[in-house]
Amino acid sequence: MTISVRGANKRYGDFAALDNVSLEIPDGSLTALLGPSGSGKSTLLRSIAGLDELDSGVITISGDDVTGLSPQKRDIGFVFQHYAAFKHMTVRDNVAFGLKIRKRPKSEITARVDELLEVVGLTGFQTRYPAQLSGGQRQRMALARALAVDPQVLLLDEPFGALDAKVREDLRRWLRRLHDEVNVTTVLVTHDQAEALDIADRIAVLNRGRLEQVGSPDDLYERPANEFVMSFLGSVSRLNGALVRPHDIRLGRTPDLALETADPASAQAGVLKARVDRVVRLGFEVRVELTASSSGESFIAQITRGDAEALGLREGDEIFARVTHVPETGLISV
Ligand SMILES: Nc1ncnc2c1ncn2[C@@H]1O[C@H](COP(=O)(O)OP(=O)(O)OP(=O)(O)O)[C@@H](O)[C@H]1O
Repeated sequence: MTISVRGANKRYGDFAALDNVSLEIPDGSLTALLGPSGSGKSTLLRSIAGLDELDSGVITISGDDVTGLSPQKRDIGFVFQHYAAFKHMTVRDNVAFGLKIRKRPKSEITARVDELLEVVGLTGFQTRYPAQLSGGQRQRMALARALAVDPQVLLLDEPFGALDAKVREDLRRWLRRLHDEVNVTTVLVTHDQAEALDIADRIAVLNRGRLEQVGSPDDLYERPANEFVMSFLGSVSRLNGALVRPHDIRLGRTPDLALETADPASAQAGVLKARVDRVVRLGFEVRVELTASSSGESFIAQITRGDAEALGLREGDEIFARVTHVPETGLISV
């Protein structure tokens, strides 16, 4: 079901939580709403759900205007970060809840709940209570509950926010696979760019209530609309009039650093002399913090451990750096 938001505005007093936001969410997509804290992600999601009322603007689902409809009439499954499970109910009863209030036949409920528990990997947990589950298992139960009533749309507000990094990563991979199986149009709120790049097929970047850019992860990475989008997707340094990512810098002991790509931006940045301020090992990679000798600009390069060892980098060393790639929009006036 395609979701369309047109001209959405929402103010709290003088403050614009949503400032003329228009966005198409394609049928069957997994779209991430990405932005810093307070950028309006949850407000947009809650407006799609019907939990917040817009001051102006129109929301349609599959062409039908749902702007004035209550959440119950929108046919939406919703999962929040701090999921409120019914503590006194078993996993089975939690998942069956929506079907029971819709008065579906018992046999249908049992079959559907079993099927969903299998999908979310909780077969065998039917008779447990929420307190007897891990955080990740509880979130999967929440997803099964949201999916039980066959919603047209699944809305997830930081569903893995409270979990530790490893579980988060496992769950998002799992969610991606689940989405590919059930194909329900899904909108996920996150402030974590790695999470958005990892699982979404479309990302909408919000900043101060405005939509900065919407596109595929590749679009955003290769053709960021502006400096905000580029720096929100990962760390960026300003160097010789360009915005440069740490992986797009090559380091060497001599200035004859070959340039493989011919994009004009990287040519403009050229080869420069720099001082090594710090060398930080990050697992398989090494982050090198540098200062350009001529301009005094600080920048960061991220290189492999092998390259770092071959170069024998030490703090205080004078070395050479070459920018190998700058996205089209990464050129700035100095
Ligand atoms: N009920 C409210 N009353 C007043 N201001 C509100 C209300 N709800 C949200 N806001 C404000 O609107 C802005 C957008 O909030 P929203 O929750 O949409 O942001 P968010 O991008 O989801 O942030 P976070 O990642 O921190 O949850 C924030 O500055 C918030 O303080």
